[in-house]
Amino acid sequence: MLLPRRLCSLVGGFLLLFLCFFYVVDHYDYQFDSHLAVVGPEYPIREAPQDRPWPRSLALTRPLLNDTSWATAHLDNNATAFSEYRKRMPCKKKYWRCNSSVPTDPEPPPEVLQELEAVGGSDPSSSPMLDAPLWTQYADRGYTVIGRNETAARRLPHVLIIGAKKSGTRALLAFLRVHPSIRASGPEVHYFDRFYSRGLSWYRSKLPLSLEGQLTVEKTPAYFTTPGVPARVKMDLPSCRLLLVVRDPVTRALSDYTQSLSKHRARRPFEEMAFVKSSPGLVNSEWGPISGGLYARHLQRWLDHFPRSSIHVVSGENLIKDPAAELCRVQEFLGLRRVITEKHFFFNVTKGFPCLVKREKSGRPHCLGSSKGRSHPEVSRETYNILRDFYRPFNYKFYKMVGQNFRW
Ligand SMILES: Nc1ncnc2c1ncn2[C@@H]1O[C@H](COP(=O)(O)OS(=O)(=O)O)[C@@H](OP(=O)(O)O)[C@H]1O
Repeated sequence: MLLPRRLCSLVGGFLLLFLCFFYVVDHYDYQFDSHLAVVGPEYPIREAPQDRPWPRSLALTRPLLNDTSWATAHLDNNATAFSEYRKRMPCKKKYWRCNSSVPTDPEPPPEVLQELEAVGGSDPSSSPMLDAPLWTQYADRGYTVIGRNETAARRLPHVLIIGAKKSGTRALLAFLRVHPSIRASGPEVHYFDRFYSRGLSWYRSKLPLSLEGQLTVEKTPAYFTTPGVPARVKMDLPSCRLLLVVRDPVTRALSDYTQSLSKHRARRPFEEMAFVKSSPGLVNSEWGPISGGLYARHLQRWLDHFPRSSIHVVSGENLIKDPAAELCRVQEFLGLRRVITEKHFFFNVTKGFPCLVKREKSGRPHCLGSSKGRSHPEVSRETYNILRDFYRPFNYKFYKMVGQNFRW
């Protein structure tokens, strides 16, 4: 008798828990309150019919007012901009569906109205679609392209940031994403080094949606140092353009080691790992943080498969000192209009690094996270000098290969 009673209370308890969960999950959700307006140089702001088609339109969107509302602008070639204001409104749910009886706020607040008016303030007729100089104005105001008349698709990368690890690859990607013609995957995909057996359709599924004319960028710094990757990339993405960020290999080694420390992979002191145990002063070139900085060796593997002209080298030091100048060269290499300029950056003194004035999605200032810009463990001057001497011949070889002296 004891067992069934226990069983009953157990089942009853589970049932009660499930009902509570269902009540909470099913109770509240959000719906959007939409407000469509036609604005344009010759139009005052006014209501537009919701079912109006937007021929050859370009849709842009940006969050407003702490991300609870959005402005979407549909620009067409007839000097008209249609703006939609969408607000996230809480609504009561009944069995997974929103109950629309929750009162909504039909009018956008005045500051949003102003924003909508500003959308139509310039003349979209002056130039067609994305190539329009006008587009820059929208990009500068934090708008992102969400659609054109073409279909968005997941396209294989046109550009790969191949490395080098701990040289500023994340910063380069974050900065490039500001460009409206760039679409990039967030996390590192590791297709060519770890997951190649999963096939191209798997790879494609990890890449973002993009429109025709936009460039898809993927960054996995391990590609640079993994043998076999250049041949795979050549086979699958033969006309891909490659971006390589490099930084003083000694600093890079310390940065790499610091990352290992943070992941508890390396607990022994740097010096113990960097030198061959039996011969103090002899650099252990097999150790990852050291071998990762032998740029000439790794680059040669890429040059066996790709012409020099398809590889652009970015200075990691300069990416910190003058990000706009580096981004200018990258945009030129990728054949993009120069959208990313000085005005997109500010120097955050606390972080000690340049940050973005506006992130591509939220339109808010954005610095890289705390895993970027860590302080490195101190090493003795002697260790530093030994490493410097060790890298010197490799560095010179690298300068020759790329035609650029980085003065490390
Ligand atoms: N703007 C900005 N903000 C923060 N950090 C910046 C920036 N520009 C370059 N860096 C340098 O980037 C280093 C990390 O390099 P990666 O992004 O290539 O690292 S990773 O390989 O993806 O883990 C990181 O190395 P650490 O300083 O060792 O953390 C930074 O020095």
